[in-house]
Amino acid sequence: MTNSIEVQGLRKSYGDFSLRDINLTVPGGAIMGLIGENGAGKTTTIKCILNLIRRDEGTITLLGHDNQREERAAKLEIGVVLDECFFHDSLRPRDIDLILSRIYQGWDSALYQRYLSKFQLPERKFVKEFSRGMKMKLSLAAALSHRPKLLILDEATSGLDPIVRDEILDEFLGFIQDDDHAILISSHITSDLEKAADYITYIHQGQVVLSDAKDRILDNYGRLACTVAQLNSVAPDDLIRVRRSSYGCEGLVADRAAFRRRYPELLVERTTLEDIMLFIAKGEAQ
Ligand SMILES: Nc1ncnc2c1ncn2[C@@H]1O[C@H](COP(=O)(O)OP(=O)(O)OP(=O)(O)O)[C@@H](O)[C@H]1O
Repeated sequence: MTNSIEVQGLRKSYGDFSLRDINLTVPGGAIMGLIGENGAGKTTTIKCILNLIRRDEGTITLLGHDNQREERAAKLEIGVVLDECFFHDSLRPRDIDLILSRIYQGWDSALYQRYLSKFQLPERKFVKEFSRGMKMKLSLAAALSHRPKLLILDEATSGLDPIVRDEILDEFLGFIQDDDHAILISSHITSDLEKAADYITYIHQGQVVLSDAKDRILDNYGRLACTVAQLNSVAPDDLIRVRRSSYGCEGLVADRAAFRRRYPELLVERTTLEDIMLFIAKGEAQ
């Protein structure tokens, strides 16, 4: 089966910042979560994928279409939600229905109405009167109603309350039940991605530092909590990063089971995506 997104050797330079050798594959039926600190390059990657900015190097295929040469064909099958609402303040959900039905051949007005009522969005209220959560739900309703095969979302759930985020995550899980469908979503809310994503790609300072199945990451990585003396007894190659504080030391371990076999006296626990990010961004080599 064709992968939904294939990014190979992507490079983009902005003077003082460069995205280097980004490789990323999103298979059908999967959610890929893109994580990284502020300014790491997530939006730049997404903009290159959507061909909103010119890349310097690399190839990008969306649903089997080259994203530059076959941009129109690719975009007809993609729903996009960015962190800002795309619709003008003076529009109402019913106006958006009319406008988008003229743009998208596959626009499904009945499906759009179902999303409006599911998300409790008033049809006759103007976008300017919507809260942030309502705008996000409206963007998502519109993105889903032309029946795309691929959803690309950049920080689409930031600033939303946990109830709304949970509803939206449920919608995503429903969407990818079809093996032809896939989602790429960037988010700072790593706990949401721990719930919903199948794969995680972590971009740090313009480079991919980790890209794997979420379960493999969470099943294998571990956090060592120990004293300075215990830390000194561990071979440097067995810890990816360490953090030292007045309370003790911590280390990030890539293979928890192997580490436990090698150091049975040390305590290694499961870790979280947030912790892995903190170790990689703020930790140091042993
Ligand atoms: N148009 C531009 N011109 C110059 N530099 C830019 C431009 N757009 C982005 N950058 C730079 O590229 C880098 C990556 O920005 P990007 O928006 O991709 O990060 P991000 O990971 O999405 O961050 P955030 O989580 O804060 O949204 C930053 O250093 C930013 O200043």
